[in-house]
Amino acid sequence: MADKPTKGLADVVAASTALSDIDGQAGLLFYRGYDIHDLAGRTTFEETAHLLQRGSLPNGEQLAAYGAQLVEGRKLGALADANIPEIADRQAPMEALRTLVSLAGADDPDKDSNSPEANLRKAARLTAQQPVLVARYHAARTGATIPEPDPGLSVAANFLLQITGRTPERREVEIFDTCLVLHADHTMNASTFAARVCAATLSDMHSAIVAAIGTLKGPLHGGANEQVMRTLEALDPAAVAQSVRDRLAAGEKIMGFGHRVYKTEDPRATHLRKMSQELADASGDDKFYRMSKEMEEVVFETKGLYPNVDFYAATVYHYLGIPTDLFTPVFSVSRMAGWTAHVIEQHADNRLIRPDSEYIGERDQKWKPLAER
Ligand SMILES: CC(=O)SCCNC(=O)CCNC(=O)[C@H](O)C(C)(C)COP(=O)(O)OP(=O)(O)OC[C@H]1O[C@@H](n2cnc3c(N)ncnc32)[C@H](O)[C@@H]1OP(=O)(O)O
Ligand SMILES: O=C([O-])CC(=O)C(=O)O
Repeated sequence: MADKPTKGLADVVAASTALSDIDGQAGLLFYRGYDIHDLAGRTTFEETAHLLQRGSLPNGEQLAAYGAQLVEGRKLGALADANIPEIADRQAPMEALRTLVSLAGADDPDKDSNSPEANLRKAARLTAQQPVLVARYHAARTGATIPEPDPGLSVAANFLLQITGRTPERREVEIFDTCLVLHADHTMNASTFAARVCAATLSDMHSAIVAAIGTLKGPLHGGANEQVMRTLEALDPAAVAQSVRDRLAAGEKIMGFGHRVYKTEDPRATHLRKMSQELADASGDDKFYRMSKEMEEVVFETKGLYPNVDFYAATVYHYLGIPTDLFTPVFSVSRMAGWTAHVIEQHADNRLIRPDSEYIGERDQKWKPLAER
């Protein structure tokens, strides 16, 4: 007889990892032992992806070699490239990304190998290609002509260039790069767990990433950042507090608040709040930042809940000129660093992930032929 399940696997330790660690009581997050507060604003997304996928913060030579691999990896394969227009016509952004990454798997020169070397190459290609896929998808649906990826630009700068069509300001690039670093990995979150379950059957890297993208999409996980912006846009700025109280009283969840692990401030939200305020001030229209602050106060007073990573990410992306329905794809661009590292880690010390279940259905049913049912 199986034990009672823990609903939602809360507090169940499902894997060992050397990639990231959280102290939910103290509000701390570490990537391979580095405090997120030391990395944010000081380490680039490329360095962070190297840290996660390859085990160390790179020296200059290693960073140049990894950077060259990313620049090379931005080139799309023929199948993904050819299908972007039709997918852009028929699928919403996260669905499209799931399909396009699957097609990129068919294009990948290492598609038939799960070797550690092939996985490292695939991880770099996926990290490099995904932002280009998002930008090309957006261009296809809007009819815009976008600049080719610029080999001299970082992942963050290139993405902003391709999405907005203008050369981003230095500070905008720094802020977006910090967002990518902040979202890069987060222990056994739902999408990472999905990736590891898939990888543990000895399936391939692209299959695991497709599972992760489908899991990130939901509004209880990465999809919350888009919902935060939709909530801000729907609220009357003069009645934020009352509307939020009414929604909470009606039992509604307010997207961007609460967390399974953090019982205090999410350390990533501390940085995102500051960057949201900075961009709001610079934009000359701080309406959405002020509304966010008011929501934060009311949700805390009423429910004792803190904002999670998705809450202030929404206004940061908004002020950077990123379309609202691309917020979750942006999360995916960043989390690719962590997902791919988890697949590599899972394959390096694998055992099939297959938990038990508690049976709650009928027993002792008596079979009858069709005519008697
Ligand atoms: C990148 C990320 O994935 S961060 C999370 C992004 N998701 C969101 O922002 C969606 C909104 N938040 C939530 O739904 C939840 O807080 C989750 C999914 C993040 C965590 O879920 P769980 O750990 O399963 O907590 P659960 O949903 O059971 O909530 C516990 C209690 O707090 C309440 N609660 C939790 N989050 C919220 C919220 N955002 N708004 C209102 N109430 C909330 C629940 O209603 C529940 O109350 P009850 O005990 O009276 O029924
Ligand atoms: O850890 C979680 O459950 C969700 C989260 O914050 C993340 O994936 O960044």
